[in-house]
Amino acid sequence: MTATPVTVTVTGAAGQIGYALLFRIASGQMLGPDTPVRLRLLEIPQGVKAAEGTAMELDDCAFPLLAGIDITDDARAGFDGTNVALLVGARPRTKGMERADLLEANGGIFKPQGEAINAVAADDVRVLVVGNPANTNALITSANAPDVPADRFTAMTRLDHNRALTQVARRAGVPVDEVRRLTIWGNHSATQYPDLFHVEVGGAPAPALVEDESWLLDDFVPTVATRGAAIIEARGASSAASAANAAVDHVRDWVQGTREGDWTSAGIVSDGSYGVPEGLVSSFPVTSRGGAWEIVQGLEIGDLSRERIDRSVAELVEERDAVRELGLV
Ligand SMILES: NC(=O)c1ccc[n+]([C@@H]2O[C@H](COP(=O)([O-])OP(=O)(O)OC[C@H]3O[C@@H](n4cnc5c(N)ncnc54)[C@H](O)[C@@H]3O)[C@@H](O)[C@H]2O)c1
Ligand SMILES: O=C(O)C[C@H](O)C(=O)O
Repeated sequence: MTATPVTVTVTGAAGQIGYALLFRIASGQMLGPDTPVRLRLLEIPQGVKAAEGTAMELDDCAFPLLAGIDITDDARAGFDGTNVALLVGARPRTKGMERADLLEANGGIFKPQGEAINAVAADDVRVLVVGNPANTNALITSANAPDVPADRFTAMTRLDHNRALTQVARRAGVPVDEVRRLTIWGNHSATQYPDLFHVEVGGAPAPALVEDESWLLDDFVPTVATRGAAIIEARGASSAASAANAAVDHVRDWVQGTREGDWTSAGIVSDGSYGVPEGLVSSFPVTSRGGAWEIVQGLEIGDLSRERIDRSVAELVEERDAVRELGLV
């Protein structure tokens, strides 16, 4: 066991995802069985009492890896020395709210959090933005933390990736573990493009998945892209346990590496690959080695995929332009 615990900050710690996430982190499922963790729970003042309740429950689990818990409503205290920051707390869209209002309201959260990360986080800080609109919130956070390398800021599309894996496994009639090389491109929104053109099933290419265009375009893509709304409709609340699970998967793979012969999907700052404008936070096929994401290069992108990727990227450009106009980036 390493002597120094890793400090993990979770914002929105008293929310639904926070409740599903903190216990997984404290049990070692995110950073591994040999890494002690110190948790920082960052909430707004109204959320602090509930976060204290969650902390009591964490204490009551007697997790051997849990080295301590701090609760705060102050961003600087919350990110002080943090190594991994999970930005979950966000302003949800409410009735009658336009997208620009939503971006502005979230700018009020992610701009100061970016500034605080810039000022006080550890040199090796890695940030995952879960709170929606996740890609553009990650862009705002990164833009307001100019001293932290941009490749440390990511947005979560792992839930979309996992959703797509299950749909493909069902279709192919195989265990989910046999599905590899699937990609989510673009925005974590209904415009995202889950791409099956490079998928392998049981170690072999699976052309049958894309040959049935009506299944692909009328069933698979919309099922994955609108799954969040379907969960809200069924549960009366947005996905929480599956979102927490995806956050654990994302950080685990980032820190510990992706498996050989496979890749995953993550929203990362574009270097211009695949025609995605540099600087946008877009989902790509990625591998991780040595604690850094790398975009999988050289994939052939056909006309159908090109059109779908461009559509989602155009939405990201619109969001970026809107937050630029608001002076948030
Ligand atoms: N990227 C994804 O795949 C994905 C999936 C599911 C949900 N989400 C998003 O995750 C976010 C959280 O979802 P939830 O179900 O936990 O919501 P929730 O409303 O249950 O919890 C959000 C928590 O954030 C807190 N909060 C608000 N502003 C804050 C701030 N400035 N600092 C710290 N905490 C703050 C609130 O007090 C609340 O406790 C939402 O934006 C949701 O849309 C993203
Ligand atoms: O919270 C939402 O709007 C949905 C969420 O992003 C999801 O994909 O489940």
